[in-house]
Amino acid sequence: MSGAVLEVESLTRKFGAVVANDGIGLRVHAGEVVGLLGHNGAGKTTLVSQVVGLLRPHGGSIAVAGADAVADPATARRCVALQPQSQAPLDGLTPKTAIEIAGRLRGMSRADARSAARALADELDIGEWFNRQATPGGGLSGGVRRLTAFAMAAVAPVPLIVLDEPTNDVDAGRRRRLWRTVRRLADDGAGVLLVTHNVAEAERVVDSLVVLDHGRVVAAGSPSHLRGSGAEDLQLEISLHSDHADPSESLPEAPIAITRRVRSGRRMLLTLAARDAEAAVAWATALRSSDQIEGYALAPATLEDAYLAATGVASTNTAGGAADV
Ligand SMILES: Nc1ncnc2c1ncn2[C@@H]1O[C@H](COP(=O)(O)OP(=O)(O)OP(=O)(O)O)[C@@H](O)[C@H]1O
Repeated sequence: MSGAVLEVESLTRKFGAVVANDGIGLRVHAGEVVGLLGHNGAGKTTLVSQVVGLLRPHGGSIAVAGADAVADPATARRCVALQPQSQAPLDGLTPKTAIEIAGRLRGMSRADARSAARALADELDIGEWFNRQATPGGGLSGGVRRLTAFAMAAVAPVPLIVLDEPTNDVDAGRRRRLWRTVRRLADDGAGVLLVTHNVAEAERVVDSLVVLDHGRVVAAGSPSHLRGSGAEDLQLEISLHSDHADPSESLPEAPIAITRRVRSGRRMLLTLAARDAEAAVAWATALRSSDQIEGYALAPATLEDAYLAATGVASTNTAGGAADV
């Protein structure tokens, strides 16, 4: 893997008393997809706005393809393509025109922009609407507008592509196509910073993840590193009755070693080793039979419980040691 196309060091940005970014450090290398995860208000958009030169940091540094994005935002901006979280203003344009213009603005010839736009429309399966004009509040659906904005960011080769929630409003089939295209862009040599809430989808496409919470990096690494696994780890998801105010007190002790325990609303996510699968099922079945829980499901451990634990949704995080339940 070649050099870093994004290097962020000790980045700090405040809004009055709110520290939106608090000493953030992260790197994206050419050929790599890095996911930036975090709840609402974690500081993701603030970070992206500084990377693309829309907001000045109060401390720290940002280098995009070697250019100092704070001292020389214009040069840095030429090296980064952004798909913003808000919908692109497309009214009066067709997807074809919008994508071609984006390519031309990045220095592509007319012919190259035209063929790259067509290829992306095929890749994302939006050919049906390629020549349909967007009108104020109509013409194109939210999903097609989102895919068009993605294609505008992806049309020309740039060192760094920043995608802020690119799959909002996009249907399941086209979301899969979009993730394939993201992977292709990285395989073609771009570094991709992918901002998302969708932990499960991010897991399928990213090489590494940075988790933000209250403006700070609270976890970073590859999906398997963050899962803390154990590909053999399992996750027991227990659905609690709505009247169980504090289930950790009312549930009987588990006859299994729980390595991580997260509560999210009425869901308890318990991580355990595969060798305890039989005991876990017997235990959960007994709880359900005696109506102490609503139901349960056992599946391979995912990144989601690790993410919830890192961002403090957990009622308990006992990674590495057994916990009683
Ligand atoms: N222009 C602003 N003025 C005042 N406060 C702001 C401004 N922009 C962001 N903030 C605050 O900074 C913090 C981080 O916001 P930011 O938009 O970066 O979070 P986010 O992770 O992108 O959230 P979301 O997932 O909802 O888009 C929040 O507390 C937010 O209220």
